[in-house]
Amino acid sequence: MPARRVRLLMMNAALGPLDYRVPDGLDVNAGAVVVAPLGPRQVLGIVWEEERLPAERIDDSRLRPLLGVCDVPPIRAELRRLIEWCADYYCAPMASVARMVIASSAALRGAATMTEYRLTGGMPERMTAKRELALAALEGEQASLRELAEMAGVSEAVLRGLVNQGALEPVEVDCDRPYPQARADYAVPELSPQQAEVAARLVEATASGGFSPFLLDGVTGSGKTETYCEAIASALEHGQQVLVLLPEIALTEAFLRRFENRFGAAPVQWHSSLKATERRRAWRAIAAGTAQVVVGARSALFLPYANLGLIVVDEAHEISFKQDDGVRYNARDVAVMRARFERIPVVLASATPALESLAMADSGVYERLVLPSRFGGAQMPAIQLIDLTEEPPERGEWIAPPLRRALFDRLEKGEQSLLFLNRRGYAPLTLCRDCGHRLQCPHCSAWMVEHRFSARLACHHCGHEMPPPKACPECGATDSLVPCGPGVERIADEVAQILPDARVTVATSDTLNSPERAAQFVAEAEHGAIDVIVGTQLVTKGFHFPELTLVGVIDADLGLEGGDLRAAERTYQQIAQVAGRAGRGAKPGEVLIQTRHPDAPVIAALAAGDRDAFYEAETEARRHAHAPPFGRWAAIIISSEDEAEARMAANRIGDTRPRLPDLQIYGPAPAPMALLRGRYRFRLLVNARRSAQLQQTIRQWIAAVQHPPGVRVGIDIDPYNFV
Ligand SMILES: Nc1ncnc2c1ncn2[C@@H]1O[C@H](COP(=O)(O)OP(=O)(O)OP(=O)(O)O)[C@@H](O)[C@H]1O
Ligand SMILES: [Zn+2]
Repeated sequence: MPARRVRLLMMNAALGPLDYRVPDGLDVNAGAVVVAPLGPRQVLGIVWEEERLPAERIDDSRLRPLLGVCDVPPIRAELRRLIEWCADYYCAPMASVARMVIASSAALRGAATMTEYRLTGGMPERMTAKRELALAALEGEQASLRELAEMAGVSEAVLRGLVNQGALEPVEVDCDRPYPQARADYAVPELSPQQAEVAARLVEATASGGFSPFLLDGVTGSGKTETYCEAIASALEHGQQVLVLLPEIALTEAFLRRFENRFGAAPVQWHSSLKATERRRAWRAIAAGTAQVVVGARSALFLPYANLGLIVVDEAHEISFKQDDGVRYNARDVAVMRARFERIPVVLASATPALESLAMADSGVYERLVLPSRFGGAQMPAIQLIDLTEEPPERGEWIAPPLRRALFDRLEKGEQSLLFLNRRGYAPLTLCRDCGHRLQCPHCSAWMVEHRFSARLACHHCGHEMPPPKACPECGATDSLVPCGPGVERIADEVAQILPDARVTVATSDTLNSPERAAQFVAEAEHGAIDVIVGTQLVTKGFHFPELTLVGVIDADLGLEGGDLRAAERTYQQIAQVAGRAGRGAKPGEVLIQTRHPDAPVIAALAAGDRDAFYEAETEARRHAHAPPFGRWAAIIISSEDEAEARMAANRIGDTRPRLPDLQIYGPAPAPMALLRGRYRFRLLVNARRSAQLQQTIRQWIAAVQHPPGVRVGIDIDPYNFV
């Protein structure tokens, strides 16, 4: 009898598919996650359909037996097809995609318990300052000793002392304890007629199943969340799982609370700052089908849902759905593909949809659902431009007189303001007044950004940090280094000078760097404990602060500089979104936009509130340039720590470029970010007509060129980032 054999997709991108023998008594089917021997090591693989994963055939007699099957449900065929599609479309190894599916190695180890600790209420015999600190900090907490030590800011030894003294006690917890159940009918809102109509359509699609992509196109504050929650309720009633993708963790926090108010229990979270135990628990509940609703960042898209019934991508236009390293995928697009393989509805919700999404709606591929006005009679805010060439701020300041007056006025009325500048830190550049030297990152073609709160200079590209130098590193002059240009911290300083009594908060990824801090910020902003928020793009979307009535855009022209091919669209989206934070409650909102180019088409469209005009003009520009959605782009990025080696590799690729009528290839040229994390970079840009076999051509072309081991070649399909 021939041996029973299986083909595995190995979880290591360096390995091709491998065949193994299935030992007697072991039950394995396609999708099973298994452990296999490889030399002296044990490696993980997923059992795959042989015909879909070609490999050289090895004789039965040479097959090694599998070592075991992991105690998790098999990866379903729908997800296996998605893995194949992603690898093919994004020119990435299947293993790299599969690793995003098996995103918790702890989850594979089967059922388990762990020991956590909590306070007993008892006091230690001997009290020390550290012990006192721990007792105060750990009230109501339960976690591992390591986590508790971190929370309390003491060493684990201090806590072990407290265990010995009976003040802390161990508790055995089931690692897979179930999540609280959400209830579809917990607090059903009364929808407006327009919301009800849209909700009914989504509910119908969810209940009947089948692939149906929707573009939920609703103005800011129209209640898109409230509306798609009805479809979530329908999925819950049918015992199906739901995935809600959000672009930022900071938004997740606000969403969690809203969700809990609506459904009586928080959804399951998935994002990069989960602890390993939380990851494991979430992963297993998702695979078992007991996690009802999962809210997460883009990586939640690849998890092995047992019974997915609906996907929602909120703020679907956001570019943070695009991953720029590893597998360079766009979660918005993969979400649509996943819905297609799972045969379920997918909702892309946005007040400023991407041009690509609008085009899909216009051509009828996506069904468009429109919420044209704000909920509860709230009006869209009035938008006005401040022409900085006519009403400039004082020298060394950035807030022009009309915006100053508006800030004064709000503070007097006890209302909230938001100033938007998409630049973290205090100043983007530090310059020597004597010799003109600019402080630059040693590893990147980028300036060091001053962060005054933390008294550091930081590179925003590689994370390199240093204390601000006392003297110019070039000419040695002291007191000659001056900050140039503003970041949010500098704007916050200026506000503090104009309004010394105002409570000012800087909201960026530096200050809202954990779910806890984000939650605290949202609570303070919602309860009027902040007068002026100074923030980056992080606070432009999703938030609902009822007292916020003034939005000031410090520099509307900032995003238009540089050669980004989507600059106009992004500027439009960012400013329309931040404007959308104003006047969402009972009081009307006002938006003041500072610009030097009031006549630029984007700025004029924003001022006129004429979205259609902007999209039409932008669509024509894209058509002309064969840009998406009329043509496609791909970027090829070649890098090495050795500049000459990188240049040579780039030239070799350039020299062997395919010559095809429907493909234009530009470059190679040094990347705008010519040095990044110590690697020299060159780029090629491919512009393809829709008819071209883009991925296949690029794969064959790149695979045919050999390079020294220090060279890396990255392929970015549908790139968003052009640095
Ligand atoms: N039917 C409703 N009943 C009660 N409150 C509602 C209803 N619809 C919307 N709201 C409230 O109106 C506010 C705006 O709604 P929501 O945040 O869902 O809008 P949105 O369209 O998602 O906005 P944005 O695109 O700006 O994030 C929220 O506070 C929400 O709770
Ligand atoms: Zn750097």
